[in-house]
Amino acid sequence: MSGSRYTKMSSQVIEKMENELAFKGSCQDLPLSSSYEAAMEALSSLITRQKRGDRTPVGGKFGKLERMSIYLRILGLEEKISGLKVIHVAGTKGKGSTCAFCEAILRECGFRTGLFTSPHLIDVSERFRLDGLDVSEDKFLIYFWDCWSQLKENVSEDLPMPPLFQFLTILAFKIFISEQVDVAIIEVGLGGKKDSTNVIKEPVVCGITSLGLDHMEALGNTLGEIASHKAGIFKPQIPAFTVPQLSEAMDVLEETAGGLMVPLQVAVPLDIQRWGGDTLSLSGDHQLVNAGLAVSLCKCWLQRTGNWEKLLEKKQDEVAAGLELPPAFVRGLSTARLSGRAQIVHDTPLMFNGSADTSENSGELTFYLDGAHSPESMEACARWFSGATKANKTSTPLSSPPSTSFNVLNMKSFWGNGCLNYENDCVQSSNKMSKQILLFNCMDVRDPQILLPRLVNICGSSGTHFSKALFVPSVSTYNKVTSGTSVITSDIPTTRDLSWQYNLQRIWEKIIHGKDVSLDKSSKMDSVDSLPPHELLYQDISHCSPTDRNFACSAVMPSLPLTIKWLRDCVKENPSLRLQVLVTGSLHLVGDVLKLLRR
Ligand SMILES: Nc1ncnc2c1ncn2[C@@H]1O[C@H](COP(=O)(O)OP(=O)(O)OP(=O)(O)O)[C@@H](O)[C@H]1O
Repeated sequence: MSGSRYTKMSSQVIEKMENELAFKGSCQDLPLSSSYEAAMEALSSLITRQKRGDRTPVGGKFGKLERMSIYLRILGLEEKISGLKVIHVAGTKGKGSTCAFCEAILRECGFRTGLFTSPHLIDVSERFRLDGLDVSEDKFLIYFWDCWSQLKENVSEDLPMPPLFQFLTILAFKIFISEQVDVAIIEVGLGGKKDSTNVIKEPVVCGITSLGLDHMEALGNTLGEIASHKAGIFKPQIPAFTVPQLSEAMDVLEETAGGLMVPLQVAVPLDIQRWGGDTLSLSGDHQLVNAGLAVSLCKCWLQRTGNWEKLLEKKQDEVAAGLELPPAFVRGLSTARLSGRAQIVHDTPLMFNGSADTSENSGELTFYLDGAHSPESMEACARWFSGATKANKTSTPLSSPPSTSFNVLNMKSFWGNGCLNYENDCVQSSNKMSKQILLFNCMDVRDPQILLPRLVNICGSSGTHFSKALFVPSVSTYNKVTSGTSVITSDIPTTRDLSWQYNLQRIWEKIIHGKDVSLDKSSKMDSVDSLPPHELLYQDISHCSPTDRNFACSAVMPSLPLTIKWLRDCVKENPSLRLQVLVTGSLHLVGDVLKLLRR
């Protein structure tokens, strides 16, 4: 097998290089207005914000999927989509991770992969991956303006330009078709039945990840209703896989599958003792569930496309008997990446010459980033953070980036028997005092009264207590698509409304103290000058109890750049301090922090 595979790959590589060159040539002809910033402006104009509960169609007389078909027809893509060999994934939690695992596995199997995920954290190009890499700016611009101008020429009152997500979905199809990917892995945006991606008529296989209560304003108030939306991606007789679900959800999935003669199977979570690799590249117990689903989806995809047999050449008997995963699967599961999900970034202070200061002159600052924003994911995030801070070991500094844009720490697994030894090693190897800090924001459509207690309880039950919770507004806004290179300034608009952050703070203090508390001055921000003093972090406030009365375990921070600076100053001032900062509640916040940490 390997001989033919490598011949195939090397000719693919040459072809790819030729294509890249052809692209560079054609991009020189682009008008100035076709710059990346102009594309971001154009995308921003597609953002439609509907009031909560407003179900009126966004525009035009056609239904959403009907419009999607019309747009695709205009672009000459409607027929071609049926040529894509799609893995279509819906679910409440774990879609992005499952898709990332699938992509890495099938790429390791030697296929040209296309991956469409949402949302993006820093730059919109993250949503479109070709062969594991974000689409290049050149390619993005070519395909973007091609779709944009053709659609613009054809819009009318009855057929307005598509809203943002619909346009991005169309663009994904355009890119994957033009780039002739072998497999297109497509993550549903919201729900399933009515999602823009559901124009896919005949995927190779469908997946439904863990179901929970999220986006209820659009999908309904019960797990059953939500499951019904997600099962809307099932297609007659096309195999589907899901993960273990609560019976209320599973019953609906089974019923829908039955009606469409869909063979629906439950994928077993990956057995960490037996999977044949060292660590999964995406951390957290919940990733075992996502990885198990990805394995089933990829195996099914390989079988249905006539490629499974070729993989069995090595270790044939064990793999065939289901005792072992093919080596390419193990490699994929060990290397898949997805920013902002259980990601650890070690922030190394810079010296005057700009190089990383790895001496003992400064304390340690490590960011633990996870964009959890639903109750279930907050629990998963809390479990991961508690385990990861205990297993904390030196990670690679962000100032010396590896081949990918971000620095994902390949942590030793904190599951299984290796865990204790690893923890002990760490404790002995460091004489720094560890403090856990929470950096939190969430959208006002989320319920912090549900999210924050889950975080505190799960962390607390494993002995992790936050010394301080910082509530901060996100920088990015929902009415603008910005490029990854756009600059985040530290300026604070004088008009910034921090009432949501004060609300979060009040809820936090109530959870910690068990009752309403009146907050003292150090936790109120009247201006930048009233940033809390650094010493607040050194005080032992990790066990705030009801008897601590007015002792604020939290602060509202006026801006994110200032918060990062404040944290950096804290560790600079105190070399014996190790700050472990959990950033969560919003993927926007996580993206903003990642952007700021790149310096
Ligand atoms: N199987 C799971 N069960 C519970 N929580 C999970 C699971 N998988 C991921 N999570 C949590 O959800 C967050 C988002 O993960 P991921 O991007 O894989 O899911 P998603 O379905 O694409 O979510 P989103 O819709 O928020 O983008 C993770 O950071 C983690 O906190």
